[in-house]
Amino acid sequence: MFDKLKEKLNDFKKTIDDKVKSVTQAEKEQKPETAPETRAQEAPQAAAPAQAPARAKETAPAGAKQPSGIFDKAVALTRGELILSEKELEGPLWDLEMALLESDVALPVAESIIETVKKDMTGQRKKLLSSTGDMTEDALRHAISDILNVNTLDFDEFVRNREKPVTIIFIGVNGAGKTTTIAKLGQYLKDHNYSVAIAAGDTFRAGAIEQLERHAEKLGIKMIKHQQGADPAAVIYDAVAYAKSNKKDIVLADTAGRLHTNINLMDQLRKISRVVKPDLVIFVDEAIAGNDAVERAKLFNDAVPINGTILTKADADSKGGAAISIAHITGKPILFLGMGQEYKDIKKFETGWFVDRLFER
Ligand SMILES: Nc1nc2c(ncn2[C@@H]2O[C@H](COP(=O)(O)OP(=O)(O)OP(=O)(O)O)[C@@H](O)[C@H]2O)c(=O)[nH]1
Repeated sequence: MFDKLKEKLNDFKKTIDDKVKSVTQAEKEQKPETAPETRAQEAPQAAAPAQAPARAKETAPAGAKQPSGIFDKAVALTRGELILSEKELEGPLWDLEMALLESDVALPVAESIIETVKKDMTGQRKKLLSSTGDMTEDALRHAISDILNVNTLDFDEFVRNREKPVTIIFIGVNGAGKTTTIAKLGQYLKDHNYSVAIAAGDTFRAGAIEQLERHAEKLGIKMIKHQQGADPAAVIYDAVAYAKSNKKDIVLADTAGRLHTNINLMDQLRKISRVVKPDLVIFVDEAIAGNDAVERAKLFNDAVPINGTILTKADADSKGGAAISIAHITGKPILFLGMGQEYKDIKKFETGWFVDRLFER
C-alpha cells in the first residue's frame, strides 16, 4: 500500500544517508591536516592514514575547513555532530519535491513538506548517534504528520458525544464508493453498539436505491426511501424524522454521485445541507484518483463545507499522496480508508498508523 510514495521517501533517506556517509568518510581521512582542535580530542589510531587522498591535500590549506566532497563544503562534522546547510540540501530536496509530485502530492503540499523538512534538517547540530537515515526519517515523519494532524476529528468520539440522532451525509463523484462506504460504516457503527438508519438519498441513478437496499437488508439496517427522481432532501429529512421517533442513534445518508462542475447538482447538495442540517458531511473519493481527487475535494468543500474525507480503494495501487494532499487542501481530516470490498474493510484513519506504513520496511 502507498508503495510509490514509500519508495520515494526511502530514496530521499538513502540519498542523504549515502552522501553523509561519504562526507563522514572523507572527513575522517582528511582530519589530521585540517582540524587540529578535533584531532586533539581523538584517540591516536583515529588519525588519518599517511596516504590521505591527494586531492584533499591540495584543496585544504592548513587550518581551513575541509571541503566536504559531495555536499560541496556543506557539511561540517565536529565532535560527532552534523550540520547541514540549506545549500547542501538543495539538490536532494529538489529531488524529493519532484518525487512527491509524482506520488500525487499536490504542489502546495509538497512545498509545505519540503519547508518543514528543510527547517528540521538544516542549521542545527544533529548528533550522529543514530543513523542519518533516522534523522531524515524523523524530519519526513514530522512534516507529513503536521499536515495530517490539521483539524483532527475523532469520529468515534464525535459520534459518542453528539446529540442523537447523528446525521451523516456522504457526497462525492459517481462510482467513488459512497454506497459501499455507507454499508461498511453501518457495520462499523453496529459493531460499536449504535442503532443505525440509512437514507436512500441517491434518487438520481437508476438502481442506486436497490443497491443500497440490498446492503441494508444484509446488515439488518432500516432504510428510508422514496421513488427514484424524488427530492433527496425530503428523503433524508424523513430518515432523520424516523430516527428521532424510533430512537436510532445514527442516520447515514447517501446522495447521488455528481460532478463538482454540475452547478444544479451542487445547488441540490446545498439544499440538502440547509434542510437537513447534517452533523457531518463526509466527502468520499478514491485514493487511486490522486490529484483528481484532491481537486474534487477542494471544489466540493467550497460548495458544501465538508467535515472530513473517506478515501476508498486504498487497497488498490494508490500512491498515497492523495491522503496527504486532501487533508492539507481542505483543512479537514481523513477519517477512514476503504481497504477492500467487504464490510469489514474499513480502517479508521490514524496519522501514526499511516506514517508508519510509509516507512515500514
Ligand atoms: N477495492 C475496493 N473496492 C471498493 C472499495 N470501496 C468501494 N469499492 C468498489 O467500487 C465500486 C463502486 O462502489 P459504489 O459504492 O457502488 O460507488 P458509489 O460512489 O456509490 O457510486 P454512485 O452510486 O455511482 O455514486 C464497487 O464495485 C465497490 O465494490 C474499496 O475500499 N476497495
